[in-house]
Amino acid sequence: MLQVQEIQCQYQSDIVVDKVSFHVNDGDICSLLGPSGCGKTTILRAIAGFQPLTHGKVILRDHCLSQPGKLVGPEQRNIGMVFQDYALFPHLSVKDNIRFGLRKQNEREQNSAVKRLLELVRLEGIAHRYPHELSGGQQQRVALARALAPSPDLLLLDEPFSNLDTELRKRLSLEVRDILKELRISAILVTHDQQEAFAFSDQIGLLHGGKLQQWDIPFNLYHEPSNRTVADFIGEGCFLPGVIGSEANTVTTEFGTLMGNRAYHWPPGTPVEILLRPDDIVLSDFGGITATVVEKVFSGSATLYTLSLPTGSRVEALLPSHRNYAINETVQINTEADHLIAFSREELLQGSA
Ligand SMILES: Nc1ncnc2c1ncn2[C@@H]1O[C@H](COP(=O)(O)OP(=O)(O)OP(=O)(O)O)[C@@H](O)[C@H]1O
Repeated sequence: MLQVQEIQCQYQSDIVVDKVSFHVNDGDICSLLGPSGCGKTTILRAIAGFQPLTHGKVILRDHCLSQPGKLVGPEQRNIGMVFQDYALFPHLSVKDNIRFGLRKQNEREQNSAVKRLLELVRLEGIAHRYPHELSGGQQQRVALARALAPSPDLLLLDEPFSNLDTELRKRLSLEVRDILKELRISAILVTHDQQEAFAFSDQIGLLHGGKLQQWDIPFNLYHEPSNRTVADFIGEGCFLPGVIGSEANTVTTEFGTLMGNRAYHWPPGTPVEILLRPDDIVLSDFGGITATVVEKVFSGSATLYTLSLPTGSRVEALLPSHRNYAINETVQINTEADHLIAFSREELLQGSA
């Protein structure tokens, strides 16, 4: 439905989006995720038609909307936008803000669409209120209804939940996802919050320094990061040194020889580092190694421990919080990692350069 082909965007001579490609299918909900300044909003603006391209193309339903020298105007794209600051008209009621998105239809059509949209975003009871009489969550629902009113092909959401408190943010993002799925409207969300991206999206694009590092389903981004940058940005975890074992799917580490679910392409003896997520470390009654608690962060049902191994390497472990280990206490641990991701030391050095 949407094809973003090798797009490049520049501010003066600075390339801030560098040959980024991805596509969005009908009904897919996607996120662009990455640290501040990595180019997320610029990509969204390029898709919306506010940002010209210096290379590549944006194609929506087989129509080229942008390429160098060509920029179809934002109002001609049938793409909706929802912003962080809601951008509601303060002098218009909820009903009239939504009606604004329908101004090309006759009055009868407008009335029935407004009624349907008010029901959809659950604001029927407060249709006559003005934006200053609404909570942040309600204002964002009005903004969503207004953007959905003209039945866009695609909805772009630029950090729409970031002004809301954590609980409301979680709830509203799931509500919005349900609404989009019900209407089968494709959407792209820009966020720097990975939990939000995980919960909201079918596909996520991770950006860093203007380059797309990986476009994938949330599970793969976490368990199968394609490079060190992705592994560092997504989730928690530590890198543990090891060497490729005599079998191509094994890595020998301080925990002994671990078996991965793939054959590694390096020869036996190659020094590598493996990514261990906190949920890859488990308590062990028999075997395993003795580790010392050096840090702990309580988060309710679980506690994230930083543990020091006998060689001085560190791993993180997410353990149920009913067992409360003290700093300097020792615990017996082992690994249970199905997705054993290894990076060669060379890749690691490149990633940290
Ligand atoms: N109008 C502008 N003129 C010059 N540089 C800009 C302009 N807008 C953005 N930039 C730069 O382009 C880069 C990408 O910005 P962009 O807003 O796309 O990042 P982002 O990933 O959305 O960041 P954030 O999460 O902080 O909003 C940044 O280095 C930013 O400073």
